[in-house]
Amino acid sequence: MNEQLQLIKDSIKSIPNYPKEGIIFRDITSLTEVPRAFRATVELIADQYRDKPITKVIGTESRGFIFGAPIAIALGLPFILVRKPGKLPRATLSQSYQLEYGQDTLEIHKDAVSAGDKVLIVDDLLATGGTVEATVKLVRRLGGEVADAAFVISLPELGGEQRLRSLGVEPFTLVDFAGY
Ligand SMILES: O=P(O)(O)OC[C@H]1O[C@H](OP(=O)(O)OP(=O)(O)O)[C@H](O)[C@@H]1O
Ligand SMILES: Nc1ncnc2[nH]cnc12
Repeated sequence: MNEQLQLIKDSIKSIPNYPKEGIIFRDITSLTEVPRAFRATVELIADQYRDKPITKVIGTESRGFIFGAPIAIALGLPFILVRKPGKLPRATLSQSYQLEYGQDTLEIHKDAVSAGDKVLIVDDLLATGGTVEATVKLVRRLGGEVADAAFVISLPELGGEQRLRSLGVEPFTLVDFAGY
């Protein structure tokens, strides 16, 4: 692993049994507190897409905003917010998705994506892939194309990478962590 990726990985604190027993929480707040690591994270992801025909960057609430917004600025592209229900003021499209127990919903402004858009989805972490699947569906329902999906962290044992591939999207991730 190169020096920048090692710095990023070392900056992410692991909190056992949070938010519940058996989960190891991979905490990106300890990464954003290290300016060199935060900058490297944004640059490494942005560099991956500089020469690609992306038209918009989407970030998913809330941790996706922290990385998606500076990546959109670095690429000189519009930044689109996918939010939890009831937070967006204009006409929205909603997509429900399955959590471990129960359901959740994400929303996007109907006029935020349209036919011809090639979208990069950014989030901090890929676990089961439920959040990114709902975001992919929102983009496609508006006629846009999902060009790629980028994550700071992947937890490969939770199946999100496979789930995303089954939707025809290849995940780009910086660091992997074993376990839940
Ligand atoms: O791959 P998945 O199983 O869907 O899990 C990953 C999602 O879970 C976390 O968000 P969370 O819903 O906890 O919201 P937050 O960003 O507001 O903390 C994380 O930021 C990802 O968006
Ligand atoms: N283990 C984990 N750490 C941090 N955020 C998460 N979101 C889903 N699983 C997570």
